[in-house]
Amino acid sequence: MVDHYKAKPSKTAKINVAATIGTVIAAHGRHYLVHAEVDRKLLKLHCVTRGKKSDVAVGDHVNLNMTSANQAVIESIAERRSLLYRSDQYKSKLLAANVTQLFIVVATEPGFTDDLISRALVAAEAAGIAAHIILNKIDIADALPRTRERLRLYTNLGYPVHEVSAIGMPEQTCATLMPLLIGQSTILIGQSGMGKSSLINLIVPDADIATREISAALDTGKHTTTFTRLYEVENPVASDLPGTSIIDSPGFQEFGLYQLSEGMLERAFREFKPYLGHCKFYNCHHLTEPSCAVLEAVQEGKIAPMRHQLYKQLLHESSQTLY
Ligand SMILES: Nc1nc2c(ncn2[C@@H]2O[C@H](COP(=O)(O)OP(=O)(O)OP(=O)(O)O)[C@@H](O)[C@H]2O)c(=O)[nH]1
Ligand SMILES: [Zn+2]
Repeated sequence: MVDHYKAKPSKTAKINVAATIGTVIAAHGRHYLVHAEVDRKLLKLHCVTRGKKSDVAVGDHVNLNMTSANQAVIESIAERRSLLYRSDQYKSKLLAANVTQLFIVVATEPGFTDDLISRALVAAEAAGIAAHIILNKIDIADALPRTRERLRLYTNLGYPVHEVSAIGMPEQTCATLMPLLIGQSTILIGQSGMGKSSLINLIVPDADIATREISAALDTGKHTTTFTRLYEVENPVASDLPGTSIIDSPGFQEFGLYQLSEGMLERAFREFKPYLGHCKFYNCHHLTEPSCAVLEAVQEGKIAPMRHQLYKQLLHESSQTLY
């Protein structure tokens, strides 16, 4: 999804202010921390937008005007290559911009829910980005066969599943994940306890320090774990590759999809694709209609009932939005 927004040039802007560009690495209310190169030095600038606009997302590339040595105003946002939202019944908020792929972290233990995996996959499809499932804690051998079996549904849909163990096999885990991450902007999401923090600490060794710096700069206080943040990882291979960034987002539960329209939803279930356009009614909702190609595929076992059930639930949710 591509969005474009340009702030009006401010009449009050000083003529000699230094203009620069940067990447938004954290957002807290209408305050943003932006990583920018100023006089060949990488700085973290505390930024605000003009007026009441707050449609800036972590990962946005922004044009800035410096107002002091470590402060700037966001003047405009560069065109986005993707945009992820989190939404509920009442509002839709930007979650992250310019993400190229989504990693869903699950584990052998504790248990994960298919509902949350499928919601994340739908969000990725709707945003036009790739999705990978990272199965962590494979060192817990007893639970591994059962977990693999549960994930087969997603492998069959064509989503890659990568097996790792952040604590049990850190080196192999890095060797598995780094080639997937290089040159990409990856958002990690996962239910609590799956090991997302352990994985991030492995990939970004100074993640904790960076997070403390960000929360101090934005004065987020006790909300340190509830804001989305972006870590820029140095490319170990070649500096001319596009940058590598990792985005850590809070709770999976907040991955509401209320903003998706019916048309977007049916296309976000990739296994529905062969059947779309083959229903008796051209405006079929694939719910209870006669001669519905999607429902027939569910009956024939070609579409997992659990996925169709989630489609129905998401369709219901999208009809409940109050904005
Ligand atoms: N056995 C095993 N335990 C792991 C592994 N990775 C993480 N853990 C443990 O799983 C627990 C949860 O790990 P975290 O990294 O805190 O998980 P999280 O997903 O960030 O969870 P929240 O902080 O609740 O969001 C911790 O006790 C970790 O030590 C692994 O590869 N194997
Ligand atoms: Zn149908």
